[in-house]
Amino acid sequence: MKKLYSALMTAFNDDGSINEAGTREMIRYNIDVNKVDGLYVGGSTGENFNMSHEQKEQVFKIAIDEAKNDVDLIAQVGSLDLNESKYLAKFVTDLGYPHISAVTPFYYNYTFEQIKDYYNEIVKDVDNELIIYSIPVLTGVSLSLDQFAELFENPKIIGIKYTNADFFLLERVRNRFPDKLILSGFDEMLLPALALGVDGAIGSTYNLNAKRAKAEMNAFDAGDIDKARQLQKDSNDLISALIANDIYPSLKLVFKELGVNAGVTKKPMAQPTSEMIAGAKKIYNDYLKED
Ligand SMILES: CC(=O)N[C@@H]([C@@H](O)[C@H](O)[C@H](O)CO)[C@@H](O)CC(=O)C(=O)O
Repeated sequence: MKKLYSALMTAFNDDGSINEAGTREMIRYNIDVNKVDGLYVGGSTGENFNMSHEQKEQVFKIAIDEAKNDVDLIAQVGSLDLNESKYLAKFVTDLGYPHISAVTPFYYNYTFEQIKDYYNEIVKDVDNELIIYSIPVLTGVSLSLDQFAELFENPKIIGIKYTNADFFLLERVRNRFPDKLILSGFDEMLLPALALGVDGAIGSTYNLNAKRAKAEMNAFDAGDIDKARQLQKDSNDLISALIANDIYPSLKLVFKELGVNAGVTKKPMAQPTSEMIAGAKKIYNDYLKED
């Protein structure tokens, strides 16, 4: 069975501090209502790269305390500061996270040797397994098939969170590494990723749309491609509307329509405007309200 993970969001207060109660509500909703298989904690959607070190620690502690053993947990510890990544890898492993992940190092144009060293350093001293977070659209870092192969020479590197529209590369990676974990990262491209044999998906919109995504996975597994395509279209109508309404604040505004106190995004992320709020209400009514 393919696994569905929500990319956990962080509820912030207006002053940029963490709203713990709201973050716990989103965790509970994912576990109890969405019934996801796991949570990806500290990723892009969680606004991790906009947080202080203390806030990162706070979120990792909240998430595992709330989720306990109810779902699988992957902690994203990648950082501009390799020493922070190494520290967080140990911190989350000691908390009990069964998997860690790290975004490819970005901002400075690192060589592949430097990227390989970053990953090997992060896992060297921790008893954990690492999933590479590859997202070229945000990092500018595109790894080749042979580069993935070199990273996989480290047995503690077990897979890829593949947030990339290059399905030629995805097919090559899948067939060269049949035993590695590949989790698709673009929700709007879930069906083509399923067709190429990914093991599951991680994404922001599954916080709201998990029911459709799981139905799509089930339809695909049952060979009902027409139903899977219809569900992908319905999901992409929702995703298009979220993107048009500014997806990060909109995810939280729509969550509020579902009765979850998702807080706000942290500046410089956009703060809710009256137009965004109206747009979120329309998105909820058009794509998520159950009759
Ligand atoms: C750039 C970005 O945020 N991509 C999202 C997608 O879920 C994305 O929001 C969705 O496909 C809509 O474009 C995820 O891949 C990111 C993610 O899972 C994370 O929070 O780390």
